[in-house]
Amino acid sequence: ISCTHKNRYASLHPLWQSPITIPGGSRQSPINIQWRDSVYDPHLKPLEIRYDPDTCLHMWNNGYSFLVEFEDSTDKSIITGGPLENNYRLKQFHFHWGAVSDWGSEHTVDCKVFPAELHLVHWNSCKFGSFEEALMEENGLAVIGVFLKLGANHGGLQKLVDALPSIKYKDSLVELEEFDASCLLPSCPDYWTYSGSLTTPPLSESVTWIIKKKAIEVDEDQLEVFRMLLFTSAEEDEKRMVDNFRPLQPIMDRTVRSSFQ
Ligand SMILES: COc1ccc(C[C@@]2(O)NC(=S)NC2=O)c(OC)c1
Ligand SMILES: [Zn+2]
Repeated sequence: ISCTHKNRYASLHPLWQSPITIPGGSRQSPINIQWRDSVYDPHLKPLEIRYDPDTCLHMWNNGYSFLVEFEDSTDKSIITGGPLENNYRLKQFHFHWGAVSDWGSEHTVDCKVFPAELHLVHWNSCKFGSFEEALMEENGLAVIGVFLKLGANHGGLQKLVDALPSIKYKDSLVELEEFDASCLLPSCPDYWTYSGSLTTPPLSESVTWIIKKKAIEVDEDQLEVFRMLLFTSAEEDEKRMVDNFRPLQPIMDRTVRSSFQ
């Protein structure tokens, strides 16, 4: 099964134009999750999310997405359980989205593409001393992927959307007072999990992916504000920040496990 949607790759950002393969890459992300090929694993524990809103620092435009970063010098905001052997500390979250709502997500489910995808990035604070160290190590990172679908306005996301105009340009930053990232997670505990990678260079194969089965709802106006952001800085010719997703990668010799039957 290969999912093709030529339009969605037509105007990709140079970073993603050619599905960059890394020599010897055997566990690259994103992938299509074929529901019927996923294997229920009864030993998978429920994922535990413990985020402290006070660890929220700021939000900034890094030239390929916008990210909200967290203070990660203690285990104040962590996830544990699920497929994970240790505590993983929340470092940042960011999004991927399309120029239109017909596409935008990185992962797909039975070839279904969503308008956007949220990535909550965590690092293994039991085994490593910092995010930068964990980044290059097997099982160094755990990323929760949440699909965004069109529906009702998302109240928690709106707090971030209201601040996006202030970080329109690359390298602009805005302070955030407390933000509870758990408001961006669906209430359903079900997830898929597989071993993968970062989806932009350095494409490190250090990620335990936890993809939530249920999407969260956002409205078109909120996605339109995402699309007002720029890849470019104030001095450069404006390029709208859209289609910042990597093409699907081959599943190779991997099995996707599900936490549900
Ligand atoms: C040098 O360290 C990096 C570099 C890029 C990203 C971003 C990304 O490639 N990774 C995911 S997940 N989505 C992405 O777009 C990163 O995120 C943890 C860490
Ligand atoms: Zn990402």
